[in-house]
Amino acid sequence: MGNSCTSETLEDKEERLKNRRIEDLLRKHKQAFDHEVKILLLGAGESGKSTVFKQMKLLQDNEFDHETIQSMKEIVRDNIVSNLLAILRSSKILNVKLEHPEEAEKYISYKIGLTKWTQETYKLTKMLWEDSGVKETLKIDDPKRMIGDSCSYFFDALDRIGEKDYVPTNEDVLRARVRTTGLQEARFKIGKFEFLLCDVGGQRNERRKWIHVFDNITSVLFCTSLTGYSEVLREDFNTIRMEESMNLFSEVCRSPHFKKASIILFFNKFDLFNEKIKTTHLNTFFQDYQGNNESEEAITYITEKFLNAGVNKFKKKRDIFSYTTTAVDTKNIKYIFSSVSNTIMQQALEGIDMI
Ligand SMILES: Nc1nc2c(ncn2[C@@H]2O[C@H](COP(=O)(O)OP(=O)(O)OP(=O)(O)O)[C@@H](O)[C@H]2O)c(=O)[nH]1
Ligand SMILES: [Mg+2]
Repeated sequence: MGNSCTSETLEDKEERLKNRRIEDLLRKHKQAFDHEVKILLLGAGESGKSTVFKQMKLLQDNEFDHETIQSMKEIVRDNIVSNLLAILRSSKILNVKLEHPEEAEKYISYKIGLTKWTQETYKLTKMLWEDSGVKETLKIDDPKRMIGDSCSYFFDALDRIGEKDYVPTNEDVLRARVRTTGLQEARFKIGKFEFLLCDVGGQRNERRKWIHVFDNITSVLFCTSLTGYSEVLREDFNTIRMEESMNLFSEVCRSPHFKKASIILFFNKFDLFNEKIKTTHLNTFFQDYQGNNESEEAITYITEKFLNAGVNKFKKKRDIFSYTTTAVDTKNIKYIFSSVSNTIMQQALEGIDMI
């Protein structure tokens, strides 16, 4: 009766057929495919690796463990203080007039990580967040201002977060920013497949540790932040984040360690990019971009740049599977990962000469 009696889309159908093909192959070659599927999350600092890692844990267990939630309480409040400090310092540099300059001076003396969250901290934070000068400063796009991606989200929830018996929600945990140092690992299952997911720190000084996790990698999941086109690195104000990410991606694709690994590329922070591109033109930072201030055209250009950078050591283009993602959105990551896991398995099977 044709397509009218089913709601299955063409993409769903392709995915289902791909799934079945992999299952048939796995059944047929059960013995041969006995090694662990190891996925390594790579990418520069703040590209979203740990957020993807947290999502996978959440999707596996349906909730974060008590210890994680408790530890996030202080981290979320610390994120709020450090974001407001960054805005206040920026307003000074940009000469933006504040309604509460004395309170701002007091706030600037706060030490991130050492400031105990009291009723006074909450009141001062709220007063300054509502200051028209703070709002004006936020509107000015300054590549050197280190304001976290979750700044507006946390400030919008300030009353809830300020309460004495505040307990972080799942979304708060996903939005909290903690720089990764060292390595975190988690095992999880998608359908019939078992995966080991490894998360490492992406800032320059952390990358020296990457070599320790390079053995037997089935797949590299490389995260890059779409909003990085107009931001400089925290560790080097002279380098644009997207340029750094592209160079890093090129190194990863050329590395002999990942010769056999499949390469998955996440163009992350799509939600923020979609907003940013309307006011901050890509052409200001990438002068060869001739397109409009519009996300689809801009992403096509960025994708092309990354795919061109993704060559092996013989300068031959590698097969790269790219996705546009919003890592803080659980539904989005769940959807994307079911497709990613199939791609990874298919590539792994091809790698052991089965397809
Ligand atoms: N709005 C939004 N925020 C995101 C997205 N992905 C990540 N973030 C936020 O960006 C910040 C940095 O993300 P992380 O996952 O810690 O980045 P990372 O790559 O692990 O960084 P390092 O550990 O320093 O290498 C966190 O506050 C996340 O909540 C996204 O798609 N959208
Ligand atoms: Mg991290």
